[in-house]
Amino acid sequence: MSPNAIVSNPAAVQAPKNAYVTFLAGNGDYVKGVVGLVKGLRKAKSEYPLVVAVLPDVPQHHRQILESQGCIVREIQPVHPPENQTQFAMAYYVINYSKLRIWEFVEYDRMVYLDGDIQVFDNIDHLFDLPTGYFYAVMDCFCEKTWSQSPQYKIGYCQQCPDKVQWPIEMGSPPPLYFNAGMFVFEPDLLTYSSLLETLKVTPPTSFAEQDFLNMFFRKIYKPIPSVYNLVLAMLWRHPENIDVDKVKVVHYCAAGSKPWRYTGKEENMEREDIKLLVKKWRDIYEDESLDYKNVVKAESGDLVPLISEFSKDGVVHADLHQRNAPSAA
Ligand SMILES: O=c1ccn([C@@H]2O[C@H](COP(=O)(O)OP(=O)(O)O)[C@@H](O)[C@H]2O)c(=O)[nH]1
Ligand SMILES: OC[C@H]1O[C@H](O[C@@H]2[C@@H](O)[C@H](O)[C@@H](O)[C@H](O)[C@@H]2O)[C@H](O)[C@@H](O)[C@H]1O
Ligand SMILES: [Mn+2]
Repeated sequence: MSPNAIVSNPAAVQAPKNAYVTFLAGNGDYVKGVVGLVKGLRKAKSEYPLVVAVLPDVPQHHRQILESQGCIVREIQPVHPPENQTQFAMAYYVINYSKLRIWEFVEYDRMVYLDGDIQVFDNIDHLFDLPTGYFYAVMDCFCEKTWSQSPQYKIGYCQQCPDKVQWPIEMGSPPPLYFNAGMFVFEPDLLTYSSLLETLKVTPPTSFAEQDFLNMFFRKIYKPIPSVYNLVLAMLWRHPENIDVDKVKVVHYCAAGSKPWRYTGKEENMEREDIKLLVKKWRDIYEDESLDYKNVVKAESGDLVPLISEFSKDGVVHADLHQRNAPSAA
């Protein structure tokens, strides 16, 4: 719609502004996950950008790599749960409370959040057309030992197969449907954002940190969407009857040892053929230079030079800035 159409017809409604968003912390190798993700979205011909919410500890060089791959890099400040109570959450997950900052990105009407260890193999832009006013995400599984402290795990109950082990009457009503917070469809909003942060101040952390918190906060408007939009890998060996791998659009490499950029195949379940195939699918995209947005980065001199990023043994991106026939400034 041409801009003057809006002037001449004030009632004209602007198309909603949509974007994918992910979260990056630290100076480690998750930046590879985000590079893989943006290239996967490009291969799936998504029409929306990928915003990367970076904590201050993400180094400039990693931000440059992401920008050279067409990402929109936004710095956020960390979010800490109530002081001196973080021992209740698994230490590894406390960092994830900072994901809550993305509700502040109100320049967008709708966003799809994706963890950096997720890959999108088919176009999912249609998720932006889901009815507004709800929180959409895929149901999680309680069967991995990461859940061993939970009442569900202790009695062998999982929402993926609620009839297998019935929730005992003496334990009250079964837990409400619970989503995996590695992928969700949401609407950035400042009132929601301030309510999230205010509620967090009085909410003691629990095992799965921000995932538990988001499930509690959005429990009234949570709507499950099919697992094809977030295949939590453990489903392959825990609930294969619920999965049709050929129909899967989004894969979440959250099982221990499954991060494709540092996969060794040594951990439990990692020697499975379906896991090896999914890791290869991720790597094929990551290494496909035809999917690079601009394979150039700014060298210290300020010139744009080709970026040659390669898998390295130590699991960190080595961007060797070769002065090969440097392209004209892009
Ligand atoms: O050192 C880290 C740990 C986590 N993350 C981000 O936080 C998300 C959630 O962590 P993770 O995916 O490891 O949790 P899981 O889904 O495996 O439980 C990651 O996908 C990244 O986007 C990160 O950038 N650096
Ligand atoms: O901070 C809590 C995290 O909780 C979730 O990961 C879990 C969950 O999937 C469990 O069901 C698995 O057993 C476990 O391996 C995995 O780490 C989200 O993927 C992640 O983004 C983040 O919110
Ligand atoms: Mn994840």
